[in-house]
Amino acid sequence: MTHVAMTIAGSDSGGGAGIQADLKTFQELGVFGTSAITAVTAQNTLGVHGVWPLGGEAVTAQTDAVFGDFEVSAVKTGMLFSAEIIRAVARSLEEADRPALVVDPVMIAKGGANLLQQEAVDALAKELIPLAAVITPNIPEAEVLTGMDIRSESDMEKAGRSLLGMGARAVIVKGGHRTDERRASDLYMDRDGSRMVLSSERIHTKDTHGTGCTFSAALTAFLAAGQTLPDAAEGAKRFIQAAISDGLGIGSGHGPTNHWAYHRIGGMSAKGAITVES
Ligand SMILES: Nc1ncnc2c1ncn2[C@@H]1O[C@H](COP(=O)(O)OP(=O)(O)OP(=O)(O)O)[C@@H](O)[C@H]1O
Ligand SMILES: Cc1ncc(COP(=O)(O)O)c(N)n1
Repeated sequence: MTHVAMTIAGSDSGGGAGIQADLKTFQELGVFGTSAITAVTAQNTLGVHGVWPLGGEAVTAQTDAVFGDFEVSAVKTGMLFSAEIIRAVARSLEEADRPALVVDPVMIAKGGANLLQQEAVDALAKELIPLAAVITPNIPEAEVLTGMDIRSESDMEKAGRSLLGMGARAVIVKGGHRTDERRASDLYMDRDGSRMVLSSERIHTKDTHGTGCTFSAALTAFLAAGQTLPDAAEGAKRFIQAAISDGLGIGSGHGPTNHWAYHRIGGMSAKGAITVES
């Protein structure tokens, strides 16, 4: 059976993040990838050189075309840029046949470029997050959404609880930005009371462009293929660990991760690098 997944996100001309990272990840994980582009970015490993958002109507036309023809099992959102696009996406998801929704609340690119307008944060919180099966903020995004300072694992847990209160069924607070920690640890929490810490050795590399997109795309692909949320979260952590650990060394800035690595290294050897604690 062919499983169909969809990404609603921005285009990264450099190919390491956004729509391009998502489709590469879907392909590697054996699900058929479809997309709705929200914005075009002129981007490479050195930064974002320009952003051209689409209007809500153009985004709705893409989601209507895909939902009107395919049975989409899981959808992820990435860069949404404006409140107008967020509202268009929320409306089309409400009308669709309830695909599992992964919301990666992308706000700021590594080099500092704004990928979400300040005034759109409220629409993201009120209109999209309540529809999500899982949201995957990094620490700065979780801080913006909750208004909390996050420094420790217990802060991540408090923020996670506050994010669950915003209506998502589960949350993964990603710990990639806690660079003073020896391990890269992400906290998974859901409304049924499950909690786990997905942890891996922290790899010392500058090539981490698109880690967040790739992680959430892998999560979406595993959900599209029918895995449970906790299993999909663990699979996504294995996928990103392999992708970071086997870097490609391309571009002169923050290079992309290696979307081939999970299968090249083999899912099983990536397995040893991950620990899961409840
Ligand atoms: N240096 C690293 N070594 C191992 N895993 C990492 C590293 N950096 C990030 N990760 C993992 O990558 C995934 C994405 O986390 P991160 O917090 O970096 O997301 P993000 O901020 O959305 O991505 P980006 O920094 O690219 O915008 C998480 O599973 C995190 O643990
Ligand atoms: C089009 C686009 N979308 C998202 C990101 C953030 O990337 P990430 O947080 O995965 O590094 C990006 N740089 N460009």
